This record gives sequence, structure tokens and C-alpha cells, in this order.
Amino acid sequence: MIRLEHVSKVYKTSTRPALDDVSVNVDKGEFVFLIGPSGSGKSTFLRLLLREEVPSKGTLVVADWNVGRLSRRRVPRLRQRIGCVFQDFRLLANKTVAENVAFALEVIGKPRHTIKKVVPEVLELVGLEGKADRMPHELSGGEQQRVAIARAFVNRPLLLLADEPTGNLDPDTSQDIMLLLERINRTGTTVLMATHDHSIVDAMRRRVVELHLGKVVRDDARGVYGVGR
Ligand SMILES: Nc1ncnc2c1ncn2[C@@H]1O[C@H](COP(=O)(O)OP(=O)(O)OP(=O)(O)O)[C@@H](O)[C@H]1O
Repeated sequence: MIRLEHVSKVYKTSTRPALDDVSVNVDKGEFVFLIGPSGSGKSTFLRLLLREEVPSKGTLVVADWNVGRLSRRRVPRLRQRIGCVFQDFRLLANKTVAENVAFALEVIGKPRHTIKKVVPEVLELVGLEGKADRMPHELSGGEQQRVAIARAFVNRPLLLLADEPTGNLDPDTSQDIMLLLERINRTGTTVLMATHDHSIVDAMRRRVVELHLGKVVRDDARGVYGVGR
């Protein structure tokens, strides 16, 4: 699903590579934590997958796309197949829960009858049945993140990228969000989650890829956050 071969990324304004000769393979259906201290390259890794940045060196493949060489015209296709969830939810404040989710389908031209059918289904999947007509500010942080996950998942992406999705949530709510991400993973969606949250990584015992100064320093099949430190 994801293949990085000797990928480096050097930003124009910086001397040290943000990613330095990174080779990682992620199979379809895996759940992977991407960890590492601030500045270790996690966001750069995610931005490369979305083609928000291009690698300076190496090959980067997502599904069948050679992402580093993708023509500008084909980038929207790639992004349609990748769902994204962020720490700060990024909901549209002037749209209801259902409209936020529907919007993700409208922008890619899905027919209205499909939208009408799948939005309630996905809201039920994330545990928000009955809240379709609420505005984002009427929801708790955990509920807002559920809307964001519904929106990321409604188009059945191949890959779900989550950048610190529990960063603004208390531990119990974070755990609920992780159960939801696990449920989405069980549908066959590959999940890649960047996080600083030790307790979540330790509790889930999933694959852990650790970056330090742009290099992969650890890749454990069933890892914990702070092994050996
Ligand atoms: N647009 C940019 N231009 C120049 N340098 C950048 C840019 N984005 C990131 N960097 C640098 O690349 C390195 C890796 O940053 P990155 O944001 O990928 O790390 P991170 O692990 O996601 O950090 P955090 O956990 O704080 O989000 C850092 O040294 C950072 O300063």
C-alpha cells in the first residue's frame, strides 16, 4: 500500500534533511504508528504521501501511484483515495455534522442519492446517529473528531492518515477514538497514525515506526512507545 525506497526530503530553507534515506513498506490493511520527537519528520512523511511535498531523492509509491512522479493533473485522484484526520478536527463551522460529511462527497461529484444514503450509514458507524443536524460547536471534542473521521472515511479511502488525532482529547475520549480507528482498520483500510501519545501506543501494541532526525531508528511489529529508553 505504501512503499518508500531510500526517500530523502530536504526543504529549500534548511540544511538538515527532514527525511534522510527512509525505506518503509506498509501492507494493505496494516495499522502503523509513526512516532518520534518533534521535528523528527513525521509530518513530512505524511505530506509526501499526500503529494503536498515531493521527495528530493528516492521512490515513493502509494497503491499504484508513483507519488513523487505523479503529474499535477493526477494528484486529486490520489488524494481522493486518502482520508485525513488532524489534531484540530478542521470541520466547517457553518455546516451541520451531516453537511460536513456530505461535503466530502459533493466535492468529488458523487450523486445526491448516494450522499443521502451513505452519510447516515457512516454517522452510525462512528456513533453519531441522532447528531446529524448539530453544528460543530454544539459537540464535544471527541464528537467533533468522530465527525472528522466520518468525513475522512465516507469515501472508503484505501489509506487513512491521522496526524495526532487524540492530541486535543482527554485519555478516555482518546481511547474511544482509537477504538473507532481500529474498527475502520478492520474494514480493510490501512491506517497510519502519527502520535506523541505514549499510553495509546503502549496499549494498542501495533506496528511502530520511529523516526529520529529524519531517519527510521526502529520498526517493531508489535511495539511500545519508549522501548529501551
Ligand atoms: N516547510 C518547511 N520548510 C523548511 N523546513 C521544514 C518545513 N517543514 C518542516 N521542516 C523541517 O523539517 C524537519 C522535520 O519536520 P516535521 O514537521 O516533519 O517533523 P514532525 O516530526 O512532524 O514534528 P512535530 O511532531 O513537531 O509535528 C524539522 O527540522 C522542520 O524544521
